[in-house]
Amino acid sequence: MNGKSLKVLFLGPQGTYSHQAALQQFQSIPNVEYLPATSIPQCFDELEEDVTVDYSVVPLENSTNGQVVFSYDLLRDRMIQKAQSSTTSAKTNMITSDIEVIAEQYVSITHCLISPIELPNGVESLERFKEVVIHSHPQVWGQVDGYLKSLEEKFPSLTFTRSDCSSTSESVHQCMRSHAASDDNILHLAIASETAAQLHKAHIIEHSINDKLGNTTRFLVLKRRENTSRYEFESTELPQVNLLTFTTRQDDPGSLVDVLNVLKIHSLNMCSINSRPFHMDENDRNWRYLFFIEYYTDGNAPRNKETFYEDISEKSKQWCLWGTFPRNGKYYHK
Ligand SMILES: O=C(O)C(=O)C[C@]1(C(=O)O)C=C[C@@H](O)C=C1
Repeated sequence: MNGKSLKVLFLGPQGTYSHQAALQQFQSIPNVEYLPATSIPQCFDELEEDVTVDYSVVPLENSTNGQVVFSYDLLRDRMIQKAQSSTTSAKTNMITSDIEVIAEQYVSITHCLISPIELPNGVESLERFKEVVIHSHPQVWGQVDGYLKSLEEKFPSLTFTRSDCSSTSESVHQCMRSHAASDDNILHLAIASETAAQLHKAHIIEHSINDKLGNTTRFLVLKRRENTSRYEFESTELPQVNLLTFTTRQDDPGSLVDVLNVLKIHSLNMCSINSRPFHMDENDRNWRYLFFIEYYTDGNAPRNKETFYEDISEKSKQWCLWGTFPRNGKYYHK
């Protein structure tokens, strides 16, 4: 990389799970500058707008509560914007996005209940308070729902409220600030990682509070398509993953099946399918969906790439290939 440092955006501040994903991705590379963004949209916008930024790391899905809808919708919006500005190639209905996916990362998520003050009896100390405000990133609630319900049942006279923050690490910061400004009857807590608690010098009152063991979040590593200085991956026996989004010719019966059948005809194994609602413009009708599929390719498949893309063009309304990247070995771990 010519001694120049790489600039990598992540959802900050330090100590978020996104930070962890970025460190995992670039740990073997010297001179990496990690730049904290204040929101997931900023992770996309800054990568597109600031040519000095090389990569951005964004959460995509969680093994307990599924899609990180913020990221799905940011990908969707970019495809719809391109479709509206009709930069579609004349011959095909393929859309070329400005950003590209080059890798994936998996981070094991172990949430902790974190307090700005020491609580000598741990969770039992909650009964001293009238109200407990719990701060965290909205994606977290669905991963600790059972735990929070059991807390509410244990302390029926306490009022519990949830407060959304831009990230888990930010939620620890927020709970420290709120604690300093509030009265003694209210306890502010956060849900975040052990690292976030340590960074903010806060106290862990309960460790591993996620409902499911093996809770994991999958992240995508993005770059601008025009930035060709892609660093070399170690070679792997694992398959290549392709992320493709498409819209269907909606009123044709079987239009979704027709697109999926193209994969079957070309012997391509699909490994995920998701959808998000979309509107082409504000007058567009409701209940239209943009599909996200991922499928594997390796040295042998598809045998004829050009025909595969022509078939996708024929069967879908519009489509976009976001990238082809190596499957991360952590995908197979629980
Ligand atoms: O808040 C963080 O720490 C993040 O990196 C974001 C995020 C997410 O959006 O999914 C990452 C992992 C966890 O699932 C919770 C939050």
